[in-house]
Amino acid sequence: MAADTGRLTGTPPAVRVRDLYRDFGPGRTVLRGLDLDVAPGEFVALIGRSGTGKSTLLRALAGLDRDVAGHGEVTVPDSVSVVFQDSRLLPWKRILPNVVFGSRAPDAVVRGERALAEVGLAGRERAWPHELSGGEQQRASLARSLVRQPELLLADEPFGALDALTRIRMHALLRRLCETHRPAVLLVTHDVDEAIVLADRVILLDDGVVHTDVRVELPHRSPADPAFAELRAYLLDRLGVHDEDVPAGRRAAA
Ligand SMILES: Nc1ncnc2c1ncn2[C@@H]1O[C@H](COP(=O)(O)OP(=O)(O)OP(=O)(O)O)[C@@H](O)[C@H]1O
Repeated sequence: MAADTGRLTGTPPAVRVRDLYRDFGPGRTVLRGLDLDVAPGEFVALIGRSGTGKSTLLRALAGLDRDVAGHGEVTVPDSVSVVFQDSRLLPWKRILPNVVFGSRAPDAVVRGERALAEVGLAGRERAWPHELSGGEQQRASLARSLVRQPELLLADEPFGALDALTRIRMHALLRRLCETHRPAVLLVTHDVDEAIVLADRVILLDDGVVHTDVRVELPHRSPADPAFAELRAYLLDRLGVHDEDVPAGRRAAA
């Protein structure tokens, strides 16, 4: 089922973070000497209470935070893609140009078309972003990340704005894409079920460090599986959420 993990052994990690600090002024230290390894091809979900620094960590790994403190160590692969909650498609560009935007590969267009087909958007290459649904826009955003052939995919609540049914479809799509392309993945989510359904490992950030680190080893990734429910209860407990705090019917979300 689930077990506390130790350090990864064998192949060098895709992500290596050591003693990372980030503060936003006196008394506002968010990351406090954080250590983290993510193996190549490993899918890690990052959960934690609001304001614990999940996005801060992701931004540091994405190279989007120039002010991250000078001490500590962050090593990531050369090829990193980031997917956010909003698709961040450029509204003045059609979908295919959006997907290949910034790519200097000579076969970028072919790659873009292939990526769009992989996410189920073949035939929508010439659509404008506003002509796509929210779920389709996130698919296009995933296609854009694939074009870069990332060794590391960073995703900050990419499905947070989608309805429940679309989320389930996106989970299946993301799992399929990850099985095909095998990037290391760090997914920030508030949804404990999403974390368990998708990830090889779930880590919980608290007080600026990795507070809990569990490997997901379930026979079935179904919320109906008792082992799934047990892991969910364990993680919710670690988050300080107790069953009576969660409204009936919403027992999946933290
Ligand atoms: N640019 C900034 N300037 C000042 N404070 C910041 C900045 N960015 C983040 N913070 C603070 O750092 C803390 C962590 O923010 P962060 O967005 O990383 O949390 P989070 O865990 O992703 O939260 P949530 O789950 O609510 O999205 C928060 O208290 C936030 O106010």
